[in-house]
Amino acid sequence: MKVFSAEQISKIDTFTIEHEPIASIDLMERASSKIYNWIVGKFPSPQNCKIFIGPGNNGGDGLAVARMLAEKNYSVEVFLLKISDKIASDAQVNLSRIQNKKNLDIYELTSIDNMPWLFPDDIVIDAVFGSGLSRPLSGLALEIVNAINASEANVVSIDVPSGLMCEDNSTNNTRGIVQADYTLSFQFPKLAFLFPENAKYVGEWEVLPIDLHQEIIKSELTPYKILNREFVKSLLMPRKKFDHKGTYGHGLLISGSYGKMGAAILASRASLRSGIGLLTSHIPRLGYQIMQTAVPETMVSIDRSDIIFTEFPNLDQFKAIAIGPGIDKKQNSYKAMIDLLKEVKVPMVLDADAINIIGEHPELKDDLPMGCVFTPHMKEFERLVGKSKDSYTRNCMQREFAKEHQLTLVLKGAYTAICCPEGSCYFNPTGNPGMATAGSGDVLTGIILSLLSQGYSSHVAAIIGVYLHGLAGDLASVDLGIEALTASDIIDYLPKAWLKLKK
Ligand SMILES: NC(=O)C1=CN([C@@H]2O[C@H](COP(=O)(O)OP(=O)(O)OC[C@H]3O[C@@H](n4cnc5c(N)ncnc54)[C@H](OP(=O)(O)O)[C@@H]3O)[C@@H](O)[C@H]2O)[C@H](O)CC1
Ligand SMILES: [K+]
Repeated sequence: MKVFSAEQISKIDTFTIEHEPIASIDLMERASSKIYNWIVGKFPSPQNCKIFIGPGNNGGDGLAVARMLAEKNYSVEVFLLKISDKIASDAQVNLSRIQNKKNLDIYELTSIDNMPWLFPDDIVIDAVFGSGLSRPLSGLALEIVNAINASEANVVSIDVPSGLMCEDNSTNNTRGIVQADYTLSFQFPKLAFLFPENAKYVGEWEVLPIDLHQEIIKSELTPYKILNREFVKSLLMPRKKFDHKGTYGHGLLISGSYGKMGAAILASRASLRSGIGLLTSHIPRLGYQIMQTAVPETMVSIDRSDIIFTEFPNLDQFKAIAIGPGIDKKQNSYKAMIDLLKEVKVPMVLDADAINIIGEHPELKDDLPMGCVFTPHMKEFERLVGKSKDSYTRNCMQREFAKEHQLTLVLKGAYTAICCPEGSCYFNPTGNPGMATAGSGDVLTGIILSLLSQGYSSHVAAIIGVYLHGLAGDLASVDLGIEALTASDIIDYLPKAWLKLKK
């Protein structure tokens, strides 16, 4: 699913009006009826609805929803915010349509002193500002938003929580944004919904399709997309009857150190559960028996060091390489990493301390082999790319870094972002808080190594890997819950995740 900017949404809106064609007031009616249906489904017994209306089309939607709810015997109070002399023309039409309606009272809010009391079981509908917000809230709008946030009412925001910019909130006033329980976004999610610091404003969000014109949805370009099963499935390469293990590649996994052999085992097992033909796990000497016992399917290459990574085997036979899970960033490991980066001619995954080493030695960034995939979590990302004060800025830096260094950069978290060398950014919807657990990242590294070894290109391997990893975690959480979930469970549910992905 594409994620468009507010400006693009307005363009798509206009195109739909011209080319469907449909009158703008009728498009507003269609959009509002989707909101109405959702509210009636969520709160089926008529309740008190308090609807706050701004000067633009978002307010127009709120007025149409008010009429529909009143006709359904909900008790509706409409509050018109007096913050502008202008009112959008379709909003004006919808205002005239609610005059003298049964179950519906209209009030003008000229000062915070007229603010109604909001009860815990009220439904507050936030139709103050939508995608046309052009600056942070101030004055009366700000005061009303604060009063809504101070209440315990059920807050439903139409299209976007009022006060939240659709993309860039880096200079916004974070105290002037509605904290919705539910946000009902028309046709597409907004980029801002995917950033962790906005979760408290957006609440649970849903996309309500309003049949905007497919022609422009298809042709309009955006760097941002949210992954879905159909898209990820379309990237899979079929397996053929006469394929053999050589077809699916031989990968090298450099991982483990004293006290961290578990990371090597998790990454190895995940790799083998993701379709790799052959796997060699390069580990420090102390891990030999552990690895041979825990993962009989892998071949083992032993480092001269008992406890850390200091060398690597001949690379000729490997189709892809992963380095990082459980290695340490000791001086000798750093030296071995420099040599490795010089020699590698195949795609490579870098995780954990491999990323930290590059963060500490930035000159290495300019000497990376083609087709690298980096899989940092937030702290590792900051060491590699730099700090940023908010997620939008961080995402811009992520996209820029991927382009500048021609690599795939995966920032792990809720809605893991995968930025590709040509500038696009995919957000992953699978996964759950149960996966925020030790070893989860090692599993992802193993999966991506496996896919690279099978011949998937770097960004495709990252996309499939991230989606599959989250899907396995989701399937595991259905049976096991989220608190008890471990990284081993994610591996154990990879078979089911593959089946579900390919269904
Ligand atoms: N997506 C679709 O296809 C559809 C969307 N619909 C709804 O339309 C809104 C977007 O409507 P729009 O009128 O463009 O924008 P808003 O309702 O958000 O409000 C714009 C007005 O608010 C003023 N404004 C903006 N920021 C502030 C502020 N901080 N303080 C005070 N006033 C502000 C703005 O004034 P300007 O000075 O900036 O010009 C405008 O007057 C979308 O969100 C959906 O809800 C359609 O109904 C269906 C199709
Ligand atoms: K709103």
